[in-house]
Amino acid sequence: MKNKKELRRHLLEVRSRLSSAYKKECSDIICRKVTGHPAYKQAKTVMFYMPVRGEADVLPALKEALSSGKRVILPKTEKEKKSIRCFRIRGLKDLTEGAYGILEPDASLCQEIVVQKVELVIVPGVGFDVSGFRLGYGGGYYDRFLSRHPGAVRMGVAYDEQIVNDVKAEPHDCRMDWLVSPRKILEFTRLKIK
Ligand SMILES: Nc1nc2c(c(=O)[nH]1)N(C=O)[C@@H](CNc1ccc(C(=O)N[C@@H](CCC(=O)O)C(=O)O)cc1)CN2
Ligand SMILES: Nc1ncnc2c1ncn2[C@@H]1O[C@H](COP(=O)(O)OP(=O)(O)OP(=O)(O)O)[C@@H](O)[C@H]1O
Repeated sequence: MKNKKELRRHLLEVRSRLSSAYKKECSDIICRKVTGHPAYKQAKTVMFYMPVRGEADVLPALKEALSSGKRVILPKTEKEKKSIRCFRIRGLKDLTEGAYGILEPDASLCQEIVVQKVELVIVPGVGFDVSGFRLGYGGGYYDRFLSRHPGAVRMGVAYDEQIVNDVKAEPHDCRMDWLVSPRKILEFTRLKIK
């Protein structure tokens, strides 16, 4: 039995062994599934992430969202507060390198938006389990963010190799509404607060 830390290390190791060609092929399938999904089609305001370290590359979907006129939101990581702020980007030129080397909205160029406006959040992860729980890098950023915004639809995206039976979720760990991988689209029912 692996604990959370061991599982995180294991899943990062598994991901690091996937070839670039395989990851690209999988990412393209994931993007097509996201942009074809009713939750995406209905949403006018979608929060993406800027992929790092071999995470599923959602840039094709982000670009589709920009060109189809959706409001595209990206997180800005506030390391001191361990929190995420949301900014709208108009194009990839609005980005600058932020905490952990992740590209994020340049606050001097972008408008901060009230998070309640975000209808759909595309959520990255180190791993997900078949019940919709997520394992991240261990900062608790998305858990804190999503727990404050129960109204947004949460769509985890991952390679099939990142999906396991059990990520040892704790009470604070957030659950997805959808999990999209090249082979699967899983839906989870959650008790909607409010
Ligand atoms: N692409 C992407 N953007 C994202 C996240 C993510 O998981 N992926 N986040 C999701 O939360 C937030 C940033 N959170 C992060 C938290 C920790 C680390 C990280 O590299 N942690 C180190 C430990 C370093 C430390 O403890 O200071 C590590 O894993 O080695 C990266 C991002 C917001 N933006
Ligand atoms: N809603 C919350 N409120 C307060 N603290 C939280 C909340 N969610 C998580 N935390 C704290 O954050 C820390 C990291 O949590 P966890 O290991 O679940 O992160 P993670 O989901 O892997 O990381 P990330 O979301 O940054 O990718 C834990 O110590 C936890 O207590």
